[in-house]
Amino acid sequence: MAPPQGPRAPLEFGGPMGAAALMLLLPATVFHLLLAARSGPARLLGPPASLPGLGALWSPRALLLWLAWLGLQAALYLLPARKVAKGLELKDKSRLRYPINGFQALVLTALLVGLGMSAGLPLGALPEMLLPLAFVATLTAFIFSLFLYLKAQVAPVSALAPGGNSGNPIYDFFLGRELNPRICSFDFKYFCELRPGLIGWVLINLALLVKEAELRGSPSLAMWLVNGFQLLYVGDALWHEEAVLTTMDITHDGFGFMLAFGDIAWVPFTYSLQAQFLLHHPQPLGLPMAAIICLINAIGYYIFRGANSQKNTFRKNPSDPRVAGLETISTATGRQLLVSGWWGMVRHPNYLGDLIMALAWSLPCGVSHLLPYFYLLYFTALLVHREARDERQCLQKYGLAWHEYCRRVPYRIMPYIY
Ligand SMILES: NC(=O)C1=CN([C@@H]2O[C@H](COP(=O)(O)OP(=O)(O)OC[C@H]3O[C@@H](n4cnc5c(N)ncnc54)[C@H](OP(=O)(O)O)[C@@H]3O)[C@@H](O)[C@H]2O)C=CC1
Ligand SMILES: CC(C)=CCC[C@@H](C)[C@H]1CC=C2C3=C(CC[C@@]21C)[C@@]1(C)CC[C@H](O)C(C)(C)[C@@H]1CC3
Repeated sequence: MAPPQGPRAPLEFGGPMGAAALMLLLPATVFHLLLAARSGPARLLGPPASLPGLGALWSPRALLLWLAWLGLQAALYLLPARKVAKGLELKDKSRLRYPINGFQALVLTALLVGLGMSAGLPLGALPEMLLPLAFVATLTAFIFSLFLYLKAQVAPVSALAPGGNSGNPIYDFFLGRELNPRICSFDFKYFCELRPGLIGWVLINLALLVKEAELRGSPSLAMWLVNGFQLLYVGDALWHEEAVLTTMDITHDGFGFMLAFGDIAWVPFTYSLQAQFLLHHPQPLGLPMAAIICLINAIGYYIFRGANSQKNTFRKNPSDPRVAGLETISTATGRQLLVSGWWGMVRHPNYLGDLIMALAWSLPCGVSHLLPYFYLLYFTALLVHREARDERQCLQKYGLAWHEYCRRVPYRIMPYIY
């Protein structure tokens, strides 16, 4: 039976009240974290040591820089791609086309930044601008979401997302009404999910590393590790860009404030928190501990990549020799579910790998402060919630077969624990 959609779809995130609260709470959290990371006590909980005036938030230079960044990433998105991939089939039976040139955008951005730095671009000045940059990014997210909400008013019903069309403007603005808003072939959600925020995150990390070298003569080992691990994560996401086309963000969720803000403001300014913390609170890190942390990151990455690639290979071609020997369950939809390999260990092995990596990103910051562990805490909550949403959708899709899968693979994310 098809799940209820439009006004009859069950409300998520606590309905309109929850959506309104999140729209205040999420930007407030970004500013709190930015201020806490640079303050002496670096407290995750409690008020920051000092509150900046409004003047510290608004800077025309930050606005120009931000618009130039969005413009550069949009231009790189429009460059010829090595491949054009097709998304999943939509309600009207069509399949959208997406350029696969994210990794190329990362490399070209790195080249441009490298050229700029050799010509005297003061990248080390960026950390001082994080607050006004986060402010314009947040403002952009609100204005852009309003544009998306209005654009959806004239979109055909078949282009609307299953949720996000409750009729309540606050809820729909937050969740997003249209599934794949586009102007000509420019896909806003796909662009935002992987480009300005993710590449911006590694650029902010690099700027913090440069600033640390300016302040202390050379970057610390902890800063190198955080930069290296997170660059690997972003590089991996862009290298496997096509895989994002099957995530629930692209196939299920509308494009509204939640994803727009998450992609362009939340990701670059909160995911770079460990490097921000390290700039203001240098941490000693010996080689043996660094080696252990590298091993933890490598284990997390191995599970994350192994699980994601196994599922993607299987979904593309179940007879591929790399997955053909795995045990499966048949479902009424004609699709199969893996019950051995990574997907026979827990029902979301990719989340487990991602969480292990999140731990490795925080450990270089030592254990004296809770603040650098924010990502791990937030990410655990996000993935537990996401897992529950995915389970609901899979139960609707696969019915009894999903029950059978849950019986055969009883743990969700962490074997014997959850
Ligand atoms: N860093 C960050 O902030 C975030 C990172 N992520 C990461 O993004 C990645 C993608 O996550 P996400 O989009 O949530 O979902 P998943 O990649 O886990 O995909 C879930 C889907 O996989 C399919 N599936 C589930 N079980 C099986 C099985 N046993 N055999 C075959 N197919 C199965 C189902 O879809 P179907 O059957 O229709 O194919 C299900 O809906 C993860 O690695 C996650 O950690 C996610 C959110 C935030
Ligand atoms: C709190 C808040 C604002 C929530 C919005 C959630 C978003 C920040 C995340 C939802 C799913 C995401 C994914 C990635 C980044 C974070 C968001 C946008 C992702 C691009 C990170 C890199 C991974 O390899 C990925 C491509 C699998 C992943 C896709 C989901």
